Amino acid sequence: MGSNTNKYNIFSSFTSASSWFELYAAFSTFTMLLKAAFNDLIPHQLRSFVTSKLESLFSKYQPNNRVSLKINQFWDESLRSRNELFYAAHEYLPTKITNTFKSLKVGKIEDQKHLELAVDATQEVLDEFEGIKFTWKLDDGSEKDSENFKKYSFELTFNGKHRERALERYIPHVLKTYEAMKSDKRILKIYSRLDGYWTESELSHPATFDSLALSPELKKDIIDDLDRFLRRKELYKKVGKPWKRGYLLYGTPGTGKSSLIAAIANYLKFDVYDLELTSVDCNSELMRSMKEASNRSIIVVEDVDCNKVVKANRFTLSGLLNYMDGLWSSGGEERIVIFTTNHREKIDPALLRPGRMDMHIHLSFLKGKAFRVLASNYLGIEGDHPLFEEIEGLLERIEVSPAVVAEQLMRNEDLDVALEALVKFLKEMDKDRNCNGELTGLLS
Ligand SMILES: Nc1ncnc2c1ncn2[C@@H]1O[C@H](COP(=O)(O)OP(=O)(O)OP(=O)(O)O)[C@@H](O)[C@H]1O
Repeated sequence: MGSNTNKYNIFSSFTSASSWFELYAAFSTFTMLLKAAFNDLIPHQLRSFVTSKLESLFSKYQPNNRVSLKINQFWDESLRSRNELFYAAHEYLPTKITNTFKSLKVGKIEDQKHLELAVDATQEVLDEFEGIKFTWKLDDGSEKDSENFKKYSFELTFNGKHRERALERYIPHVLKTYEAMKSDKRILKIYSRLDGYWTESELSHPATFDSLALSPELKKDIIDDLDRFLRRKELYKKVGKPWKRGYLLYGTPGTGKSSLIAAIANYLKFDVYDLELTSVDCNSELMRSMKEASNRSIIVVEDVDCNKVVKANRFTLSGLLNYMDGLWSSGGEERIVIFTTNHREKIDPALLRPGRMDMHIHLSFLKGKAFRVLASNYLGIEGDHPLFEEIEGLLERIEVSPAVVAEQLMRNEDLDVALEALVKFLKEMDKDRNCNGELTGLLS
């Protein structure tokens, strides 16, 4: 009976350690012979084909399948609504570049000081977060959209069992890092429209609040307003208002409207979208361009008094503001909208109604102590100068823009010569003003 049992149970035939070794030796000899035969008899191409088929067959039965997420550049291709996660990955992944990379995109963009490094489509980028491995791959346009533009996307793959952590922890981490990188980075972007799309270049305007010749009170009001705006995310959310602030800048040419916009961008570290209304053909294009603008940005619409352009294109600036409110009502994203005009009296009254633009900022002629900022910017004078009193007295009487005074100060490198020339120039203006005044008196 015992021999019968042994006959049908092969495992019980090898009960001793030496028997196990015999079996192992026989099995390894067999596999070595099989491998040699496989290598000798089957040609190379056929071998790789068989191997890849076997791999894909077994990968199907792996207990933890890989999951892949597709991150397109635009969430809705037809509207070209920007997918913030794509842009976040675009900035985030170069920080994961290591010296083991075999293929990278490298370049130097005009006007930028540093070299650009970017992920190449042939190179996978591995990132480890909370012990989970994530693999990124760029698809740089194998597909085209209906207008024949390349469709860019990233593919993010990871083990399926980490799906929840990928969505709830990792992706928010990428987005947060991107936001932090944007606020840390010195190089801000300015976007202008070209052929219906935003094109970016470096915002190299050096203006800061320190270099702006404005009355100290106005400067403080603007900075306080910006700080308050940034602090109030929760309040905006609570009252159901989009987290957006609108400023109307008005003043004659050369009083510093563009400089103030640059100073705000540099202060907040926000990119600027310069919306030239003449470059927008229709309402839908205007809406699309608003959707493409990123979070933490300033949308600038200059010369809003040029109403003929706006009317010809069948949209109103008031309508644009309403649309922005609708578009950004739920996003909780910070946006500043700035309208500028040289002629406040000519703009659509609907824009001046309370609640439309949050703050109206008048940029005036150069007055009072604001001149000292220009003297410091252009001549490096930090303290007092014997000619300052006379210059400030003249500035109180005449109307001259900071741009004109700045231009005068740049004419001489020697500061005494420059200031004397400025006194002379301002006195001429004062004389002209008196003559004009007398003439008007005689005529009336
Ligand atoms: N308030 C100011 N403080 C410092 N610099 C100024 C100021 N205003 C003008 N400037 C100087 O004059 C130049 C032109 O000013 P800016 O372009 O900011 O004026 P603007 O009001 O936007 O003019 P425009 O209406 O013609 O566009 C600037 O490059 C800057 O050097």
